[in-house]
Amino acid sequence: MHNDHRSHNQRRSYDRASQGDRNAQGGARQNRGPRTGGARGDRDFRGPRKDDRGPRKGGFSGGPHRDGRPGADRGSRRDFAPRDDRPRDDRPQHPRDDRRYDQRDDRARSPRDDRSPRFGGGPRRDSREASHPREIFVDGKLMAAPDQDAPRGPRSDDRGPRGGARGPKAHRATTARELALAAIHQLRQRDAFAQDVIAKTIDTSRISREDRAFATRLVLGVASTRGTLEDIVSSCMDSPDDAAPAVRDALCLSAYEIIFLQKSPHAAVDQGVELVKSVAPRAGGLANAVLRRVVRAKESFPFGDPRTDIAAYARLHGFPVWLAQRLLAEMGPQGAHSFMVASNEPAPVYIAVNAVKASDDEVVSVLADAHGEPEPVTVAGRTVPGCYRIVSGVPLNDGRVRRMFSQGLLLVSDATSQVVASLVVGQEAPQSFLEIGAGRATKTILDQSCAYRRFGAQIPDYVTVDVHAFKTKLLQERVQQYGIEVAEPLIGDATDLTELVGDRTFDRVFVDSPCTGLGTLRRHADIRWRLRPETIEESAALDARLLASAAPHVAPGGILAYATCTITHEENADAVAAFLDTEAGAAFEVVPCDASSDGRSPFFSVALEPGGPDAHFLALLRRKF
Ligand SMILES: C[S@@+](CC[C@H](N)C(=O)[O-])C[C@H]1O[C@@H](n2cnc3c(N)ncnc32)[C@H](O)[C@@H]1O
Repeated sequence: MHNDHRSHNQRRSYDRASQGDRNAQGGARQNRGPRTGGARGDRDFRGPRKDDRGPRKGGFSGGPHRDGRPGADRGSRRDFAPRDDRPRDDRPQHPRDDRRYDQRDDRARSPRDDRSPRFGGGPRRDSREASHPREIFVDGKLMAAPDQDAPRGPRSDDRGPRGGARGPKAHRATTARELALAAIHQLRQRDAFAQDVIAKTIDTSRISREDRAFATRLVLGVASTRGTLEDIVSSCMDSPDDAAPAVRDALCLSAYEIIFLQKSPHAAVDQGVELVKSVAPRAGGLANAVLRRVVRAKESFPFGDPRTDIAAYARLHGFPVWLAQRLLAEMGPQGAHSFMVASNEPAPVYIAVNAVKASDDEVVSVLADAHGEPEPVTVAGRTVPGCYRIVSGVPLNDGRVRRMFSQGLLLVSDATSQVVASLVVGQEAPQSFLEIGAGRATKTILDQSCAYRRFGAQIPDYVTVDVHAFKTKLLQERVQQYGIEVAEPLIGDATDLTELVGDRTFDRVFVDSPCTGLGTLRRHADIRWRLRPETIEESAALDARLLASAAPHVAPGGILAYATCTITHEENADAVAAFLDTEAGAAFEVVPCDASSDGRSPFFSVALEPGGPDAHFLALLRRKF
């Protein structure tokens, strides 16, 4: 999509540029929420200026200012992060926990009056609210299986996007775009996870595989770059506050095609106008004017020199400025570039065969028959047993594949997670195992499947802990579905493990850290706009408490395993070093992970690169005495 323009002295330039950028924030619009229409949401939008003179100059952060300077840091805005409108103290304490699970699950448990004033929707719903009998887990999240979310009936109004093509259309937007718009609209309205919504609206549709892939790309792309798109679209409207949410979503989708997918301007504008008409039939002319300005804005995108201007660099990749800065500091220009490009690409789909219930041959043959094109997977130079990349996406429309999921023969799980599970289980059969932060049991299943594959039996005394009761309930349902043995599923705060397990010790204690999850940005498209710089420190502080609490429960000679799916040094190597420096940590020594990716570090870590699996980190520490 673009070249890495960074020169050797670019880091210094970025520092200067970002300082200038911070200064610039004092002036122009900043820290505003997205223009969702609010009370005016039932108007299509007031529309662009009468003329067609390109994006508005100044007055917004994403587009070119009058003097050509880039705008403010989208990352510091409130647009997406504070969808959680609870008072600060009521929010979940743990960042990754908050991001990936808690909001949704707390919602699922709460009365259905939990509304987001920002987005003004009705009661929130998630996939678990559906009454469908068959559900599958993807990366530990429950999703409706195909056929369960049949296309909805005709809409009763013209404001929300359609969920698919039904009946004669009053516009010519393609069905893939219509579906993508419906999904994007749901993301906004329900504050839902992109993958969950995609599973329900796109994966279950009857459009072609190519169209499904395109619609998915649009949804994840818009969710990932939303802050940047919102700025650009606003810059091209005279009264951005007046745009109805559905119109704004359609404009952002088209802006994504124009700016990030490099679609031909004519086709993108034409389809964008049709898309806007699909939700606001009278707004076609106005949409045409706005999108033509977006096309003109693209000529100067990213509104600054990305070699010297960190805001332009961040914008180029659709990242908040603070995060782009962090990535540069963390992994250098090449690594950050690779990470950002990979984060904007669709994630590969990997499955794990559950050895407790099925053989690889059995699963692979059904997937191959269903045209899933399963391929064995290599991570850090080693084949991952039971792990397959599904080149064409999981063929969920095939009844046999669905049955394999519902019977617990396989699960969707990132390849690096599978390697982590394999390393945590180790080469000598543990008799007792404590998993801290067991969540919805993905690692539990992977660990026990690995033990069964390696030792011919599951780990007998496998205890899980999670702070959330609803996750533990799901864990119990899921381990039953997958035939996994869990001796005790405990609910409680693992920063005080003695309260939960007394003075018991285990052969292996596994802390699956509730980290910031930056290594999984592709699958959790909107994380980057939700996280805050301070979240990283908060996460590292929690890790320190979890490790300190876990240490006395490792049997002498046993292993304390610490894993994250993030890339910050605070949460990874520094967290381990800080722990080893403590009194409890002094009893431990680092054991090199066999699959250490670079041959030098004793830790296992995989960087996020285009076409590869997610980024994970693992440290193995042996208790010496
Ligand atoms: C990375 S997720 C775990 C994913 C899970 N192991 C899996 O594979 O499905 C981290 C988990 O830690 C849990 N958690 C966060 N803080 C905790 C605490 N203080 N005590 C116990 N669990 C906690 C969260 O609820 C979340 O499920």
